[in-house]
Amino acid sequence: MTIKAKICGIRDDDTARIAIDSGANMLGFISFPKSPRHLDIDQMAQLIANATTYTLHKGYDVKGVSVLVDPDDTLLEAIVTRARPHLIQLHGHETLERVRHIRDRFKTPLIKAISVETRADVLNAAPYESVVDHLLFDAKPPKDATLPGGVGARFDWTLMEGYPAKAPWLLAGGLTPWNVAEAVSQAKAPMVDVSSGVERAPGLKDPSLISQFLKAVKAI
Ligand SMILES: O=C(O)c1ccccc1NCC(=O)[C@H](O)[C@H](O)COP(=O)(O)O
Repeated sequence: MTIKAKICGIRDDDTARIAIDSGANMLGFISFPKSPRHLDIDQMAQLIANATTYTLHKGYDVKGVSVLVDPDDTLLEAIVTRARPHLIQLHGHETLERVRHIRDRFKTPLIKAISVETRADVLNAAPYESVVDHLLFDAKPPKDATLPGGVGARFDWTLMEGYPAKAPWLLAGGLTPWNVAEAVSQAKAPMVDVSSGVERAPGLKDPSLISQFLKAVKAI
């Protein structure tokens, strides 16, 4: 089984290259000022441009993803025109109507993050499948969390059992090099996403953990 992987919260070119060379399929770049992984638009644009050039040079197919939280149209316009991501990940409380508007106006493939605590959270995501390219099922963050993602929280992976997917989807939340095989096996996930599980401190990626994570994914 070939499982695809997204490494989220990339903040520098060296880390992007390590992820690309280790077999990542997507790289996530975050715009959310409260996050230790936050990038301004110029930083994000430069990182995505450099990663894209490197990817083409190496002959790989790796997508750059801008991760945004309840973005307004002004931010989206700036991201789409300046950072030029392959995909945009919506990681806030965007409604179905809002996601449809973003799809129609900005014409960039979308990933919608869904916060999961119960089976109902998983099933209620179905209407989004017709307006996005991927869903990303992530753990609902703890009540006192200051971030909507990237907090290392995991949910009960068996909640995904028998999920009747009509769109490609990613499993996220608390994944590590040591639990990703078990997570994929329980959730039957076709793609995985990780951030804090490949860091040595919040916002500080660990190259060795990135390659261990991607090795563990390849071995599934
Ligand atoms: O990672 C962040 O700082 C972040 C901030 C705001 C919105 C989303 C964010 N991360 C989104 C991701 O895709 C993470 O990879 C996902 O939540 C899993 O994180 P982790 O549990 O740390 O692996």
